Amino acid sequence: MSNLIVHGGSPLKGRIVPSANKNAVLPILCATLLTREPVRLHGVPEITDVKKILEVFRQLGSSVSVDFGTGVLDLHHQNTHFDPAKDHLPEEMRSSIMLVPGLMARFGAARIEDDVKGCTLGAREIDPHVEVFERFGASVDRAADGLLLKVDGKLRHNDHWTDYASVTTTENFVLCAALADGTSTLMNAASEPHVQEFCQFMQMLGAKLEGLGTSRLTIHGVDRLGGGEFTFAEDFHEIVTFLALGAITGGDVRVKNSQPEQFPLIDRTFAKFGVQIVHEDGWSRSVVNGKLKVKEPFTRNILQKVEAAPWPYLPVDLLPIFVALGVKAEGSVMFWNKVYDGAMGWTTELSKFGAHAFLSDPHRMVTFGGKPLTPAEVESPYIIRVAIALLMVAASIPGKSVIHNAAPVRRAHPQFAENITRLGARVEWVEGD
Ligand SMILES: CC(=O)N[C@H]1[C@@H](OP(=O)(O)OP(=O)(O)OC[C@H]2O[C@@H](n3ccc(=O)[nH]c3=O)[C@H](O)[C@@H]2O)O[C@H](CO)[C@@H](O)[C@@H]1O
Ligand SMILES: C=C(OP(=O)(O)O)C(=O)O
Repeated sequence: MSNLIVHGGSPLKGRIVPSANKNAVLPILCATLLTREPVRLHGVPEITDVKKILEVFRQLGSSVSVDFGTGVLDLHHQNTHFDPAKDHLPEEMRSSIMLVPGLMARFGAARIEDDVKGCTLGAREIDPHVEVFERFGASVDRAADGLLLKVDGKLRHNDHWTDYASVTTTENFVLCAALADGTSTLMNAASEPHVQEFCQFMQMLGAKLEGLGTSRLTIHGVDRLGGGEFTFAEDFHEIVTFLALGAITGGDVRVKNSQPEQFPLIDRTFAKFGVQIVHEDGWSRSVVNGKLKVKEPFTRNILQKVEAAPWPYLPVDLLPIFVALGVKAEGSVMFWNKVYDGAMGWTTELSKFGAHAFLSDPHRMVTFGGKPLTPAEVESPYIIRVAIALLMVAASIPGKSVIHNAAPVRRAHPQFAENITRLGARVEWVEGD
């Protein structure tokens, strides 16, 4: 088990350049399977999920050359082979399911492993994915350790309207449609910044895609996709994490941010905790005047609230970061995760720090912030951003805390401990129980 030891109480200060967004990098890596031309990617982060996908590519005979020091990755799926009976896909990561379209388009077969659930946030449905694959002409059979998919000839174009705006289902629809035999449309498409970045990459490969960033995507299938070069944008999750770490430790952190136009709602959410975000010359910083304090609503009989849902709402993956601010800031806040039914069950861990957080129902938590906090040993669930949130709270409390089972951090945030150490944090990884 990987544990993070945190000696908290030091204000984090300095400048930092965030990495690429895992949730943009992974669908893009999966998309490269659709082309036989070379692809060069810049800014590829050294994270567990990326390494797992690259390992699969190597096993399938693709050419993979990566230098995590420079962030340059060269991929060439020329001599790639796939046997659904022998070749397994990565587990414990959601994006494994986005390897399916490339494999189906190329080999007429693919598999979905039993565990493609990723973070333990509640139900992570696969039915919307299966439905998409079936609409494109796949037959789906249950095997002992997963699902087997088969398709004869080209994928069949279709029009689809999903039950809800799912990030990876939208990406899978686009991946299937890119090489399908006609024009496909998707209604209720997700439009998160990482979905948009993925769609830009698809356009770079030569996909004919319209409606980028909207809830209606139209894709005209083409016979083949090309190669090319692509540079990843900065990850908004990392930007928010570093800004929040600056604010919660009473420091002064400046984060490179080339897309502040994505931030108005995020900035307003920070302001609810007394944190002002300033965007200047391609950098963002968090400013706290005095103490963290919850902004009281004018409406009677309600609490200040933070609601997370599919974009353009506040992204659910940012919610734990704001919960950490909620237990520090004086006042009460209700957090509402409109997407997941199992993402809030870590109030027990917060209480080990002396924090007061109440789980109202599977979707809602209330923090009563500003209580005196003491260092603690806590256990992170298998949820990347919760491990980060527990670390944030620990970093704000003088003394030694331990975050057990913090390895999920490595799924999304490269060199995280090293990066925040450079900002003045005292934190180290220890392997143990
Ligand atoms: C690899 C990747 O990109 N993972 C992200 C992706 O996962 P992923 O694509 O798996 O998430 P989905 O958008 O499909 O949503 C996950 C679950 O939430 C529920 N649901 C979702 C939307 C909705 O409007 N109503 C609803 O009920 C469904 O049960 C669904 O199974 O998007 C999630 C939501 O932003 C993020 O937490 C994950 O980090
Ligand atoms: C929940 C996340 O990832 P995954 O969907 O891969 O579990 C995340 O990136 O926060």
